[in-house]
Amino acid sequence: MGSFFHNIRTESIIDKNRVISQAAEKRERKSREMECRLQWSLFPMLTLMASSLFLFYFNDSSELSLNKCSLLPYNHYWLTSKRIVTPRGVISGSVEVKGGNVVSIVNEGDWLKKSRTGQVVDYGEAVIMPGLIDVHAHLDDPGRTEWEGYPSGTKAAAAGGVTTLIDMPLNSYPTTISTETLKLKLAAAENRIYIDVGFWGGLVPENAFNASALEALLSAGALGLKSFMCPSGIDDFPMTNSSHIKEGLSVLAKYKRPLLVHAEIQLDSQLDIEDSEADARSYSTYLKTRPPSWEEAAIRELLSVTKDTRAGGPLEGAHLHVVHLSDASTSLDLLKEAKNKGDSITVETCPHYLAFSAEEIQDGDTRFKCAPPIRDAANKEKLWEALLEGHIDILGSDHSPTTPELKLLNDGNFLKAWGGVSSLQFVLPVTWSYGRKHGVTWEQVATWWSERPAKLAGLDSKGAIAIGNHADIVVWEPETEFDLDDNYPIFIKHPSISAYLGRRLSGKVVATFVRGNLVFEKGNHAPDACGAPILATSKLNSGGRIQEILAKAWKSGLSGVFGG
Ligand SMILES: NC(=O)NC(NC(N)=O)C(=O)[O-]
Ligand SMILES: [Zn+2]
Ligand SMILES: [Zn+2]
Repeated sequence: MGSFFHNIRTESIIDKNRVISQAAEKRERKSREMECRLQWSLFPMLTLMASSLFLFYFNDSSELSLNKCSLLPYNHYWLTSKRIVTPRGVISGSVEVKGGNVVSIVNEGDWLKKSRTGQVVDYGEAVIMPGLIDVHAHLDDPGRTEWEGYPSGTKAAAAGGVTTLIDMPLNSYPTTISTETLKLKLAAAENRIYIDVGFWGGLVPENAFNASALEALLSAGALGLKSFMCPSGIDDFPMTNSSHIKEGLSVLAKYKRPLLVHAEIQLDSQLDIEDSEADARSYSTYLKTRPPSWEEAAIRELLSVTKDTRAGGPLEGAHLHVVHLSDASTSLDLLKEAKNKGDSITVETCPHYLAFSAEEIQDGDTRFKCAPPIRDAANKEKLWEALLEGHIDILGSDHSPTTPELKLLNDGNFLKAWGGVSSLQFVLPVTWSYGRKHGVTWEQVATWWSERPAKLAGLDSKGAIAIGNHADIVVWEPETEFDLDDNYPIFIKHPSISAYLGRRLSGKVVATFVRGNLVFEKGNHAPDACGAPILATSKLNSGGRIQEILAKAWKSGLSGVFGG
């Protein structure tokens, strides 16, 4: 109030100058208006400049952005934990991730001393391990998406800590046996995969003697080939014999890519059981239809070919991988012997052969039907022994789902039901839950599930938490137990057909990172499917192993920044 009167008084005193000052005021007002107008027109421009600076700064260091590929909106961050599985042992410390790659790994002591930029995500006591690489999964896309499909299959994989899977060439329609059909796989995967996905091509009688067709398939990016030595259950994926396999290997040798083989040969005498009066609901009936001698016969035949893969042999450079070994007796002995002699050969088994035994499979419970079959408890123990001693190299899921109808869950006919176990989301907790009883370590889990699978598939920048590698990481709690019941978030398309349903497991997956993107955390997936297709590229006779390229990132705008 006081100032108001004071102003009036002042104005009256300086009245004589009023005209002059009014003119000056007018000029001043005009210039203020001009200034103001200029400021407002500059405002949007300045805002834009400021936000660009903000984005520039924070992209590099840490900050928020709209990235639908990841639940963690940072390009540069540190994952810390007391238990990080690295090729140099388990450390307490931190993994630095930038642009989708691991850029440094530091021990706790050095980490505390270090001055750093970037966000810190502290996982406390949870285990930080390389993401799992599943070299044996059937996602049935395109063509049989009612069985699984890329979206549900890769969501399940992400929820299980699997960061890369290699899709089998059969059960999808058409089967992946040519460049054209590989293109269909790629098209089906576009914007529909939540983790990285590579593709095995199929070796079938139709292409086995056609070297240029096989070369075209490999040149188009198939990471290797897969064939069956018995009927596959899919009419358009016929079985191969050792002549086909030899031909396939000779082409693969040039590319240094593997041949994966389903090693069972149907022996006539065993088929009689299927025609007899035996109870088809009884698991023991099914077990008799596929005895260990089938695996043994196939492996003997394979080894007559793989002897040529030894150094100096005519097939040097070729490699054979026996998928899903179940027989831990003679078949395994033969494989050990061949390895000792220098055959280029690796062997895989699956969690279901290590978790279950024939004795516990109830009559009619066709969820457990797979080929080769799950054998007795003594066989299971021998498989564990072989795995721990290094005679079995790799674990793979052989996730081979179908619909509940084709699994004949109500009928329970083991002879007619679809053969295949559904497991993709559970392979880590299953390996751990059953493995810990055998003294398995996290490092062994990482060797079987990440390091060696990466080598088999030729994925040079995956398979270990190491500087320069893709930040493909699983964070999990080995001590946490959970029930696989109706309350558990299961992402495979048909949970009811999974043999693991109803089990209590330990080893809960907390978070999964694929090339730096947090694709899964605590039951949720990133909104967009930003996994990349993996295609092999290698020059003929280049001498090195396969190089990996990730096809042009689909989400170029975002994943370009976030490690696409
Ligand atoms: N067609 C299949 O997917 N077969 C699979 N089925 C199993 N293993 O029971 C396989 O890998 O052989
Ligand atoms: Zn198979
Ligand atoms: Zn399979």
